[in-house]
Amino acid sequence: MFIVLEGIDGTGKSTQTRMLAEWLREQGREVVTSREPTDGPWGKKLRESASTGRLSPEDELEYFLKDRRQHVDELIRPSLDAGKVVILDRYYFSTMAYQGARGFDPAEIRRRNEEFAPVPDHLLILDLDVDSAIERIGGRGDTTNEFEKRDALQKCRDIFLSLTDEPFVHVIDTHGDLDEVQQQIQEAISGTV
Ligand SMILES: Nc1ncnc2c1ncn2[C@@H]1O[C@H](COP(=O)(O)OP(=O)(O)OP(=O)(O)O)[C@@H](O)[C@H]1O
Ligand SMILES: Cc1cn([C@H]2C[C@H](O)[C@@H](COP(=O)(O)O)O2)c(=O)[nH]c1=O
Repeated sequence: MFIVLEGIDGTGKSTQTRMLAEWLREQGREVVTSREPTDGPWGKKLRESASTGRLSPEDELEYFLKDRRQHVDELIRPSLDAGKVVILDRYYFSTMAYQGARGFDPAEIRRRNEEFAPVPDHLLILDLDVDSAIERIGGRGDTTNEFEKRDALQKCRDIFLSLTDEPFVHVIDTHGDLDEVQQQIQEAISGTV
């Protein structure tokens, strides 16, 4: 069972990943959680670039693909093959959204990823309006101005919401409190895990 949580910054992906893992472990499931960018060499370079200066759009896309290839080979496929539940905080849908917002074609990004990356059983898109998301993440040392940040996040949100007409995709409204959001997530996957 492979579950991915996606959404713009501040929608609660990390918090809900932890809560979902805890719920599944209580039911006796063996659960592996992970995130992208990873803590591997490519992921580290990507995280560093948030403070040292953003990479060119082309390099950034290539680094995300390299990071993901390693993640798939070293953690995702082996864990799924061993029968574990894998829960990811971000995956290639983030590349479609964020690198799509930087000018790449989201459909082409998806095609390149699905050449090597398994499609999840459930894609949970945590949705929140951009103003509330910015309020939740606060300043976070971001150097981009408010307008750029809002504009970029709106483009990302639009791309995430364009993914919704497939049966494995669930949009989760995250305007409610943490427990309400977790309840929606559990209902979305119930009967399949
Ligand atoms: N439903 C919610 N209601 C109120 N606050 C929330 C809710 N979900 C998350 N938060 C708060 O918003 C902040 C961001 O949450 P979290 O780190 O889980 O989001 P995220 O989507 O993983 O963010 P990012 O993508 O930027 O890492 C945290 O302070 C968290 O406590
Ligand atoms: C996987 C992935 C991530 N990103 C961006 C999205 C966020 O701004 C950061 C990760 O930050 P987080 O708060 O730790 O989730 O990376 C991206 O642009 N493209 C991707 O494929």
